[in-house]
Order: sequence, then C-alpha cells, then structure tokens
Amino acid sequence: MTDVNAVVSEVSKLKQRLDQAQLSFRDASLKSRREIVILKRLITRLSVACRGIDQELDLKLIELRHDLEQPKDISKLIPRLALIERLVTRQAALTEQASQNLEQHIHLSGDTLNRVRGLPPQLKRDLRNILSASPDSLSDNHNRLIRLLELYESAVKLLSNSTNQHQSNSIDQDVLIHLSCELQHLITDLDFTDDNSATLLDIRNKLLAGVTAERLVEHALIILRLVINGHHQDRRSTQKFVDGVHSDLAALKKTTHQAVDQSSALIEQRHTMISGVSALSQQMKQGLKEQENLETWRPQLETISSELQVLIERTHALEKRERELLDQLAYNENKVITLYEKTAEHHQSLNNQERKMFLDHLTKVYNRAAFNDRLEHEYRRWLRYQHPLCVALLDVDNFKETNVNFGYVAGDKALKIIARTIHQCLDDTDFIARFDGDKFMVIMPDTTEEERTKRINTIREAVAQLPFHFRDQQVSITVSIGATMFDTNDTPPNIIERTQKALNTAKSTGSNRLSWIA
Ligand SMILES: Nc1nc2c(ncn2[C@@H]2O[C@H](COP(=O)(O)OP(=O)(O)OP(=O)(O)O)[C@@H](O)[C@H]2O)c(=O)[nH]1
Repeated sequence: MTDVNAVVSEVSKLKQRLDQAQLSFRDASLKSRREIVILKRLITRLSVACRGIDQELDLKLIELRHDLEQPKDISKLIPRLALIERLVTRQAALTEQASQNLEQHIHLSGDTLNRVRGLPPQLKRDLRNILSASPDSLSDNHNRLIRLLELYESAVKLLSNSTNQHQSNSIDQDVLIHLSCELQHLITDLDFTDDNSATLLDIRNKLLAGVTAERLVEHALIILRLVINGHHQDRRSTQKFVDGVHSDLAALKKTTHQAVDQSSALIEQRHTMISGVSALSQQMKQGLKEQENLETWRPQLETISSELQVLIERTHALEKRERELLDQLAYNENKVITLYEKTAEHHQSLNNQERKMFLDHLTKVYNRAAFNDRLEHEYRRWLRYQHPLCVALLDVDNFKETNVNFGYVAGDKALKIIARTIHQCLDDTDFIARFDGDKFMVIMPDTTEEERTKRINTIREAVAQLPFHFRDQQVSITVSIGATMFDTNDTPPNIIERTQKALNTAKSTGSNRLSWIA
C-alpha cells in the first residue's frame, strides 16, 4: 500500500511538474511570439530608417523580414541578425565620418561666404550663428546646411542685384555723357542771335557742368520746343513773304492785262483816226484839184475842218489815255523792281542763314560741319594736285580746370580768345574750325615743312603768352597739338584719327606740346 501510495504521490508530483512545465512552455512560447512580433516591428522600422543608406544593408533587412514571416526556427536567424548588426555598426561609423566631413564643409563654405564684401550685417550675423553652433546630430548638421544654403542664396541674389544695378548705372552714366555732348553740339549749331539765345546759353552751361538724366531730358525738350517754335516762325515769315509776293504779282498781272487791253484799244483807235485823217486829206487833195472857186468849196472845207477838229480832240484824248497807260506801266515797273529787291533781300537772308549754319556761335570760327566740308574739298584737291596738305588738331590743356576754377563764362571767354589767336597766326589760305568743346582743327594746304612747323609753333607760343586774367588772377593757358600730313592712301576719316593719335602722344608727354605723325 505504502508503495502504491508512494507511486500515486510520485505520479501526482510528476503531474504537477508536468502542468507547471506545460504552463512554463506556454508562457515561453507566448513570450517568444511576442518577441518575434517586436523583432519584426524593429526590423521593419530599421529597414525604413536605413533605406537608401547602404544597399547591402537594405537587402539583408528585406531578407530578414521575409524570413521572419516564415514559420522557421528563430535561432536560425541569429547569424543573419549578427550580419545586420555588423552592417549597421559599419554604417554608424561611416555616418559619423560623413557628419564630420559635412561639419568641415559647413565651416569652409561659411568662411568663404563670410569673406565676401558688401553683404548686409544681418546676413553676416546669421552666418556667425550657424558656424558657432555645436551640432548634436547628423540632422542638426543637415539643418545647418540648409540654413547655410539659404544664406548663400540670399547673398547671390543681393550681389547679382547690385552688380546689375552698378552695370546699368555705369551704362546710364556713359549714355548720359554722350547725350549731353550731342546736345551741346546741337545747341552750338542753333541760331544764337534770336530771342532764344539766353535760354540756349543757359542750357549749354548747365550741360557743361553736368546734369542728371531727368534734367537732360527736360533740356532736350526745351530745345526741341525752341526748334519747333523757330521752325514755325520761319514758316510763318516765309509764308507771309510768299503771300505778299503772290498778291503783288496778282495785282501786277491784273493791271498789266488791263494795260495790254487798253494798248490794243488805243492802237485800234489810233488806226481809225489815221484812216479818218487820211480820208480828209484825200478829200482836200481832191478839192484842190477839182474846185476852182474857193467860195463854192468853203462849206465842204468847213466840214473837213470841223471833222479835223474832232479828230484833233480825239487825238488829245488818246494822248491822255496813253499817258495814263504809261503811268500805269511805270507803276508796274516800280512794283516789279520792289518785288525784285524784296526777293533779293530774302535770298540774301537765306544765304546768311546758310553761312551761319557753318559758323561756331561762340568762337565765330567755322564749325565742325564746315570743317568736314572743307576737309573733303581739300582732300579732292590733294588727290588731283598732290600738294602738301597738313591737318592739325589743337586741344586746350586742362581746360576743365579753367571751367572749374573760374566758371564757364571765363572758359567761354578763353575759348573765344584762343580761337581768335589761332586765326590770327594762320595764312589766308589756311582754315580753322572748332572741332569739339576745347578742340580746334586747322588745315594748311600748300606749305613747306618749315612753314607749317613754324606756323604751328607760333600758334602754340602765341596761346601760351596770352595774358588771361580771371578773378584777379593771372592765368596761363596752353594748347597741345597733334599734326599730320595727307599721304598715299589717306582719306579724311583716317587723317582725323591720326591727328587724334598725334594729339594723344603730345598730351602724354605733358602740356604745350606738339607731336607729328607722318
Ligand atoms: N566753358 C566752356 N567749356 C567747354 C565748352 N565745351 C566743352 N567745354 C569743357 O571743356 C572741357 C574739356 O575737357 P577735356 O578735353 O575732357 O579735358 P581737359 O581738362 O581739357 O584735359 P586734357 O584735354 O587732357 O588736357 C570739359 O570740361 C567741357 O565741359 C564750351 O563751349 N565752353
């Protein structure tokens, strides 16, 4: 019994242990399933987090996820997990390295940007903040990098804006100076003798002193208005003149026509009268031949006499009308003479206007248009005769200073005196023109080398000796000269260019110099 009881108790213990073992197995298997779920979730998250960083790691994670879905012995996956662990560890090292590189690049690029000039202070402050921050993670560095890129973008925009603005400003400035010079030339070519001369002088002086773009446009508009008004005035006065001539001619035509009609009528009447006189004379002749007794002839004679009397009276009337006709013709002749004088005057004033178009209004020497004409003319003569033909360009030295120190009115005065002095040093066959601003061109045809060199040097010395007095100061003004001769294939444009080159050489060696380019 005891054995049986012992066996029973043993069995019961065994059963309890079996139950316990079963319970623990169930627990373990439950735990294991939970752990597999957690592992799966972890691996899925890891795949998502690491996707694209390392291809091998991506592949291994995909395989592991696939295996985890299979009813396999988990322990078999341990080598795979170990491999993934190695790959992840390797990737961590690589990421650390990349992070350090990124950090270095951020500092390098930041320093480069910091050295760029002209950036606004706020941008520099932001940049310093980025560079001084200590990043805790790769994503910190990513954020810094993004911020740095934003600063670069702002800097590039700012700099390209200011470059464009600078370029467009400098282009505007060049265009402005060019337009201002053109406008000055235009003013110089306008008529300075009419009511607008004060306005034109005022504008020219302002342009010389330098103007803004808005002012330039305003001045250009004023000049345009003056030119249009002048044109209208010219048109009106020409119209008036032509209307006057036209109505005078119409009146002349009418009176001349009447005179012609009257002359024809007078001729006819005279013809009738002559026929009458000749008939009476015939009657008298006949009577003298046939009549023997005067007393019987008397009544007939008295008729002839009274008819003659009538004819005489008609002749007087005819003479009176002829005199009137002559008066009318004399009046017409006077009218024609007056008309001729009027048109001759008009012709003269047109000629004067044309002459003025070729004169420089300030210095009263010829202007550039006249110079171009004359140079062309002399060039054609030179082509034909091959005589020595010298052209020289004279430029007042440092003339800007004269304007700046003593004002434009003093500058104008100096230009006038210099032009006159150059003119006085020249021969009658020479030619002088104001070429541009403070530059004069001289053409000397048919001179020997000695003559032209002497003449040019005389001009140079004469100008240098001019006693200018501005604001109680004795001022010395000099000119530099570039000269050349027409040769072989030369044409007017390249001669002008060569005088300019010669002048530049003269100027490069100082003031009051002469330079020749053969
Ligand atoms: N008073 C006055 N000045 C003029 C006239 N036309 C041009 N100018 C001035 O003449 C000066 C010419 O200057 P530049 O020829 O460029 O220079 P510069 O001072 O003479 O110097 P260099 O020619 O190098 O010796 C400018 O200041 C013009 O404004 C004018 O009709 N009257």
